Amino acid sequence: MASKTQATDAPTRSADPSAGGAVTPMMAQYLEIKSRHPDSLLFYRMGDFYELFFEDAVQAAAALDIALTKRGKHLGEDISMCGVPAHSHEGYLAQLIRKGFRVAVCEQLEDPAEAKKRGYKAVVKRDVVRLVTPGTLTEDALLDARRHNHLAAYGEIRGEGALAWLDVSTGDFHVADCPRSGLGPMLARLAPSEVLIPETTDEDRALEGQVAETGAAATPVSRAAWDSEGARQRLERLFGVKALDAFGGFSRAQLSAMGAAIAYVELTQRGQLPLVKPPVQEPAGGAMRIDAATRRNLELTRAMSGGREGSLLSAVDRTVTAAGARLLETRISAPSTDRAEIAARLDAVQALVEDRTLAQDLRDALRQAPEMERALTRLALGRGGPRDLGAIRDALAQAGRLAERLGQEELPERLQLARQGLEGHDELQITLEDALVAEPPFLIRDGGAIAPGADEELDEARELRDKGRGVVASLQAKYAGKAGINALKIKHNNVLGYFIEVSAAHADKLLKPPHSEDFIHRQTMAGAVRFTTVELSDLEARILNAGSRALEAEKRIFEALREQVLAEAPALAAAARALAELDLSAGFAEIAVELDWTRPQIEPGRAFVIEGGRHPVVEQALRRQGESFVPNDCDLSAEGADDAPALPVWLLTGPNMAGKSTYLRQNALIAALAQAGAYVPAARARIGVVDQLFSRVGAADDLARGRSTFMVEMVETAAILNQAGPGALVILDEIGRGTATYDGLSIAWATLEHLHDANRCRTLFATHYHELTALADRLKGLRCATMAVREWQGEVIFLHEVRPGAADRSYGVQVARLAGLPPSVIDRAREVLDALEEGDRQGGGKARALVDDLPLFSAAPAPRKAPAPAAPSGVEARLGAISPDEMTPRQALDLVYELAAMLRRGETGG
Ligand SMILES: Nc1ncnc2c1ncn2[C@@H]1O[C@H](COP(=O)(O)OP(=O)(O)OP(=O)(O)O)[C@@H](O)[C@H]1O
Repeated sequence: MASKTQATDAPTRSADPSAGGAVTPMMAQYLEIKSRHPDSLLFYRMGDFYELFFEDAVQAAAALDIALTKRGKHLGEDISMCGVPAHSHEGYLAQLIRKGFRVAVCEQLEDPAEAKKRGYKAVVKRDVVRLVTPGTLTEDALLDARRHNHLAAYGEIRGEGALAWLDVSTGDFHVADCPRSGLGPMLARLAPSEVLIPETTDEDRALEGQVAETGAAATPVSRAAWDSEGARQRLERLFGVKALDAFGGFSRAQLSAMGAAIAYVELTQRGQLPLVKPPVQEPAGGAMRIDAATRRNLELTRAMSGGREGSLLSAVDRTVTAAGARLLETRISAPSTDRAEIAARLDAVQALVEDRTLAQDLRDALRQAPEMERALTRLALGRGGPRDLGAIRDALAQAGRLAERLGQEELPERLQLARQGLEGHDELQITLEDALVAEPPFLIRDGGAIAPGADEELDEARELRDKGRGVVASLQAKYAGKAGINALKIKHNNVLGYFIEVSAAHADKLLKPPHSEDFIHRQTMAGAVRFTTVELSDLEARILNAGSRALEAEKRIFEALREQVLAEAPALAAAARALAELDLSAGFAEIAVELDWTRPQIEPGRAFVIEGGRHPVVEQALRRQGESFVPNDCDLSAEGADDAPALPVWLLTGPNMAGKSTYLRQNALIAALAQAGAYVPAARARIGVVDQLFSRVGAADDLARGRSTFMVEMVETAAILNQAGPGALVILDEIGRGTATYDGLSIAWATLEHLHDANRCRTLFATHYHELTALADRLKGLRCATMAVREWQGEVIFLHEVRPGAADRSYGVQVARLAGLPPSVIDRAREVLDALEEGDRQGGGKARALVDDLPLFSAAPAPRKAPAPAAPSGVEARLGAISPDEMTPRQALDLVYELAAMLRRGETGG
């Protein structure tokens, strides 16, 4: 473990907050501010540090692995303290937020010199300027550039629920109706980092629990913030409109949720509001419904391991901008159910698949377009710097290029819309181009952001300042000559300003006439003595003045530019959106060409016909290893009379490792990709809009929630059987695996019947229970398919081909051998299997008897060949069929005669 490090890389650190036993004025101020923020760690600004005290310090020191110290006393007790340097506090903030803390940032609101004017004991004015919470971050350092950071708010009015979600860092704002039962899937889709819920009494903890399950921080917000009328007014004020109708008709629950979100942002940003875009209302059923378990199973945006790597999202991501990547995640998380919308997206992709030069030109320009949305937000919040203006300048330059390039083409609607968003920013772009240097600094106070020639006053001040430096140098040369001391230097520090320094050996010369008339002694150090002159002081004043005048001028120009940019915020947001849309379309086109994907046909009705389908993630993984993926078809379309179509349920059997799970998933992923607006890995795809996607593929123990594998499996299966409607696509893999064979088989059996008869939706059902194939005789929609394998010299070879029919055996033992189980175990398993199969053929308790009879140690120590199973003799078969306990003595005697007769007839071998 890393050793404890005190975060002390800043120069000065202020004195003790408290001296002695009495409460000092500073401590009184601290305690007062802290009392208003009991739930947050208080970052209390003292000079170059943010200090934390008492319990805050203990928690932060542990979380950040920095040293915990003690300073002064409060009411007789030591005060615990730790601190982080102000200039590098962002990294520490990020760590604390990631660990679930909230932080109140308390700044000095005046210069300490101002406070001193009020008296020796006066305390510098301080107050909290911002609450940092997971859902309200804006700094690049604290955010993942390629992911949205959602703050969600869940409001309920008279039993109706609504969810609002806002990305404070980009201003994207959405709302949708959402009953409580739909909250889990919605949160799973949005993956918000913080969810606001109404503060409740102790009895109602259900909502908090539901949020916690998704891994987001649940923040209870006082009831007052949820009032729908207050919310309406707040929103009207925010958007500067008399009525919200222009943005849509919102229900009271929707208003409540949106209002609470905005109130919370106002609270945490202390009145500095980010640029919130007008709310977009998501129609009910506008997006494919996908619950949390299905998302996990299909690894839509996160792999099982928790990271992005290995997910569908990362496999299909060819975007080159952060905003494009965020849009991609939004689309993959919520594939559309609106055919016109999907078609419009696909038209844009198709245009770029067909015109590769255009696509490459777009991507080249996009690569040079920096992030604009988050830069805008920081500028709006007063947290932006020259670099943010530079980002907007550069992005607009590319927007201009792109608009021009797109102007030469016949374009589908989406690309035309994008072009319109990109046009008309020339004036602002030129203003920024002229005003800023090529690589502007991060902070305006660092100076050097504004280009020479942009402003007369600035140029003048700069000239004097820079000339001043030259004058200092020539003054130094003059003094060195005059005093005859070559080593004489003019230096600068924050305490003395400019001063003349000579070594102690030379000092005497200057302390005596005639030099002592010009050189005024200021300070004697070990080994050096410092002087000044009237001339130097004058020069210093002039230089200093020029420097600060230049900086003031830069600030003034920066402010003016900032205002100009913010005045055009809506148009800039549209341009940012257009860039993201182009990036996404070009990215989808790129992967379609690269991997030979095809445009899916999205139809009315419930077709699901995939020809030559592949798994988008597995295919790429195999490719990297130089192997190829075997494409497979799938047809789940309805058949039969129009009024009572039989929806086929595919029952897929096949050995382990044959590719069942891969096949199941690939069909679900193709549906999700198609409706997200992408091309799909198939030769042809016809899909009737899927409005719900369910997948239950292999269960993992959920010990944290106290549920066993089997329980998780059953809960998820129940959700599917209860919810899947006619437009659903259901993928079930090995239902019932987690329990005893017969229980599992019965549950799988009944589940299959329910899906076929009641849910009547497109279903793919993979199972190990070959017995289920018998249902094909009775369920008219059931079609059996199997993964083809070939046996060769006792080895099993997987062909990865889906074919009609049922698997004859499992090949589990062969697969176990491939996995490297010791040969002795494999041989023994084969014996047991043979015996069990034998017993099965003979029925009843025979199997058990046979297993018990197997010589236990025959397999060890040396591996041996399994004996060929002998067919049962007639006598043995007869014996296997009896149960002695149920026989009368008379029947037993009859049996003995019967067996003896059989032996005489020679029925001893098979
Ligand atoms: N169509 C295919 N073409 C090529 N390789 C494939 C194909 N499908 C699957 N595979 C390979 O086979 C491996 C096993 O596939 P999968 O996990 O889908 O098998 P399974 O039948 O579900 O096995 P189990 O029953 O043990 O879960 C995969 O990791 C993949 O590398």
